[in-house]
Amino acid sequence: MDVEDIGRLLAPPPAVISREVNCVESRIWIPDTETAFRMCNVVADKGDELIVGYRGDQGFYEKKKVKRSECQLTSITHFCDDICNLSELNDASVLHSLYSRYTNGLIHTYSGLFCVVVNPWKNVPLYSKKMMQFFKEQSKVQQIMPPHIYSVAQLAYDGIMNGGTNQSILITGESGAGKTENTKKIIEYLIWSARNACSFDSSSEPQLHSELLCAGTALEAFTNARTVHNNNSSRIGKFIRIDFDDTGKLQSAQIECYILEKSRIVNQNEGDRNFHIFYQLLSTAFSNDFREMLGLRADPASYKILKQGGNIVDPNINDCEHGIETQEALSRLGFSEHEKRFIYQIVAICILMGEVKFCERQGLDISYIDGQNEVEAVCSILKVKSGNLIDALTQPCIRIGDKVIRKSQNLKKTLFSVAALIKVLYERMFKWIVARCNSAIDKRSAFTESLHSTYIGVLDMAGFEIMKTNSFEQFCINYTNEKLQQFFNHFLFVREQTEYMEEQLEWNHIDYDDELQVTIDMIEKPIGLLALLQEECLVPNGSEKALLEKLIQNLSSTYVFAKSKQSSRNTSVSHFTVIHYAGSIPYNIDGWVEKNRDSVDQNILDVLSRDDAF
Ligand SMILES: Nc1ncnc2c1ncn2[C@@H]1O[C@H](COP(=O)(O)OP(=O)(O)OP(=O)(O)O)[C@@H](O)[C@H]1O
Repeated sequence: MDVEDIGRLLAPPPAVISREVNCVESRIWIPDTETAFRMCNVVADKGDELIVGYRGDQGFYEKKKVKRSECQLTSITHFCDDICNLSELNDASVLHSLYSRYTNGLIHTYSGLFCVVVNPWKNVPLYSKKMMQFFKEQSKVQQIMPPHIYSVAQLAYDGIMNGGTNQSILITGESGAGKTENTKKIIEYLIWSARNACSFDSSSEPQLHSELLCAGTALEAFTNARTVHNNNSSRIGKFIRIDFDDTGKLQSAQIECYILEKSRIVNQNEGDRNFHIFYQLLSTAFSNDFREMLGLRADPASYKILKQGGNIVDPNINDCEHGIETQEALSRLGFSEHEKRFIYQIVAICILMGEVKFCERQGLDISYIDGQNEVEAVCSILKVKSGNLIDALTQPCIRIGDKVIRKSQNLKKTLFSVAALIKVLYERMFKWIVARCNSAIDKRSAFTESLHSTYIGVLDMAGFEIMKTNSFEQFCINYTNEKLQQFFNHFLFVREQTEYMEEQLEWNHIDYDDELQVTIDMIEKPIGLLALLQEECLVPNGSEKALLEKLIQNLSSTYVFAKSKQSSRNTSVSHFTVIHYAGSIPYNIDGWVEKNRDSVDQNILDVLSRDDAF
């Protein structure tokens, strides 16, 4: 493919534009249950109502009466590179423009300062070294490049090279929209640009390039999982910072992670899987001997914490191939064989701990362990005495006055302690892996003192989610996305509007900030959702029942919060509803207090920090 071919590939088809120009007077959009909007001709004007005509799905010409207020004007242009250039900026025209471009292979469209990318869900010939070269060349000759994720990356690169100021790229969208894929493409482009920037030979730099890509591959195994929306969903937020020197050469990188969805390790929704690493360990990427040494079988369907979602085998996920990639990536990042074994041991402990059976003595608040095999397997890896671990889980020590006594706890509390143990082990292992990855790619201390550097940061957050049952994790993700959307609105619309004012253009002022601020205020205000949750976590015997009452009492006056109405048709229980920018979400409050406390009994931590070395 040469530059001319690439130019043709990215160019909008002009013929359709002229057809639309001729029809604009008589054509309108009406709402449609199947396609969101349908284009029609106005046949008769009856004041508040219009008679419209269109060719129906069966090919017959049909007529219909519609409310004038529900109709939207069609735009003169449909294929513009920037949707801000549509002559009619309404929902239907924007959607139609994106759709028309998408069906012609153009998945990228500018929206003012932003670039909208429609997920193609297939390989498209838009990413290659030649395409990178094309955008690099275009950036030198054209002020506005064709919309593409490489343009966004190139602009950021130009920003550090020409202005010398740090740049950030914010990637936002609902789960499965393509954020992680686009993040990878941006990073690939930046690495490629940095490599092209060095006219002289540098021995350490290519190593940093590959280490950065390996860090992404390795972390994905521990943070990504199959969900009903996306078979490689990031259950974490990541800020990837890449430092460049004055010549545009890659100097260092760093990955910061936020809100790992720990609850997934012990509990998955219907249709979901646990994190990929669990299934990779049980795949043929590892030998049976290695698994046996860890006390594991090769069948994920036989393990409680791996089969809750009921969807263990996904034809689109190759656990074996990815398992090998994860191991290779860890090796290239400098993890020793001993360290890799340590990681898989922790993963095995999580699986085996989920298999330990606990029971309760009837009528008494006493729990006990049923069967020793799994717990012995766990303890032999942890190098702790099984009696100490069982005691910490079923009858932890408590202090009364100056005395320390053991107190039996009921089954519910014991199971909670088991889940907390699994989660804390996984989380600490994961934090250690991130720190080790960063120690491989973060070279700042080596050069910051002597050299001037600027960085490009890429933020890839878990996307907005509406599940069948929405819990605390969905709330945290949706709240974060609400804040990001607010930032987006402020940056795009408020800055644009300010520019119109400064240029004294005729413009009706719109308060964009207000739209989302009501929900954010409801969550953040002094007696808002987060403050009430925090308070409930601090009071002794705080409960979700009391929390729900407080939320309803304090927040029902705002239209963005409401107590849920439970219908008999709805199988999942919802307690309250929040109106977010992307939709109304019913939340289930069960477990919020414990999830927010995120506490681990000190007894368990004491056992884990001991090495009984038997
Ligand atoms: N540019 C692209 N080209 C081809 N396929 C794509 C592209 N972008 C996304 N996809 C497809 O969509 C899937 C979901 O994309 P991705 O994992 O990036 O979504 P996401 O927005 O990060 O979702 P989540 O918030 O759940 O992590 C990918 O696994 C891939 O199959």
